[in-house]
Amino acid sequence: MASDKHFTAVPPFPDNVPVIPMHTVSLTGLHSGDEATARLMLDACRELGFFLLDLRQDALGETIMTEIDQLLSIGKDILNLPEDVKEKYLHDIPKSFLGFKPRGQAKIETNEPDRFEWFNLGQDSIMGTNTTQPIPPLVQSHFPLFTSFLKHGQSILATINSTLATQLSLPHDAFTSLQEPTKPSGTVVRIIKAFATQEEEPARTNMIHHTDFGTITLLANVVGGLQVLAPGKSPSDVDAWGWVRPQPGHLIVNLGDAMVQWTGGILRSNVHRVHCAPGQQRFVDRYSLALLARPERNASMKRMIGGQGNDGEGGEDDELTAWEWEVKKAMSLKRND
Ligand SMILES: O=C(O)CCC(=O)C(=O)O
Ligand SMILES: [Fe+2]
Repeated sequence: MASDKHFTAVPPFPDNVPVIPMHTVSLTGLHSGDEATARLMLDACRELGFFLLDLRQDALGETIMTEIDQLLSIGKDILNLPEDVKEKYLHDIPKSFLGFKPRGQAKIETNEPDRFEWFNLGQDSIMGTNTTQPIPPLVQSHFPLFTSFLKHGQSILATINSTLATQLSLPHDAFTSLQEPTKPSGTVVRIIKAFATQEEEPARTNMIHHTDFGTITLLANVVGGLQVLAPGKSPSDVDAWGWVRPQPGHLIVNLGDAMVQWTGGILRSNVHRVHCAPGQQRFVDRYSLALLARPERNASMKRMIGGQGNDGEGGEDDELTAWEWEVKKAMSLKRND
């Protein structure tokens, strides 16, 4: 999450909405190898698959916070580029998710059009592993900032990954060795704009409920809107959703389906969605920034522990590479659409 700076510029998050209980894990505690912090993070990843990461009083945490502040401002300018400019850099689904996704291209639960846009910048584009993504000049002019945010984010991810591996009695590099930032992957830096509404009580989502595909997502937002489904509950149960209150100095961290697969269901990827913002916050456009990590394209999706992956008992996903596994998942999502 950003520092206080962005928070004072928007209406406050209301006090009278249900918030999902979530553990707070300190980055400095993880860096110092504190056992209680490591265990708390493991519990969070098993129970909810979401936690808050306190960046404060940690050198890397403070550095990435200033980068997030800058990228949230720049992200706003990028997503507000003229439509005729954005059209030149549209994503090419299902071949490529890189570039702009226009508003309304996907559906929400009610079959109405979605209410968000995003721009995905590939890790491969940033690292120079693959230079085929066309980059808008405004993004190009901030490339050094995107690059340092990615490197610092990857450093945080490496700490989380190796701590989780150790807690699960796996080799410390069990997860990191399959996510080398220099190897081709579907990892992206994403900026998202969810649109304001003038409606009195919008009972509508901006982004449909989903789990993230990849390994771990680092998420920074200022305006509320993110909701997490209580484990074991149905997405159609209106009372089963809890808001995440954005907090200065904290990142929201959530696990994706690849971690579930690798750990045979021991770790959890939880369903979440972006709802129209609560209270007065619904009157402002909402910007968020995320680093969505995916395994290297050629990584094995073989489970390392546990009994059950995403595909149930059969275990056929064990034989797939990450790229094949992601294509399979995307196809099945499309069929269910
Ligand atoms: O904007 C947010 O708070 C969440 C976005 C999200 O869930 C995603 O991009 O997968
Ligand atoms: Fe997500």
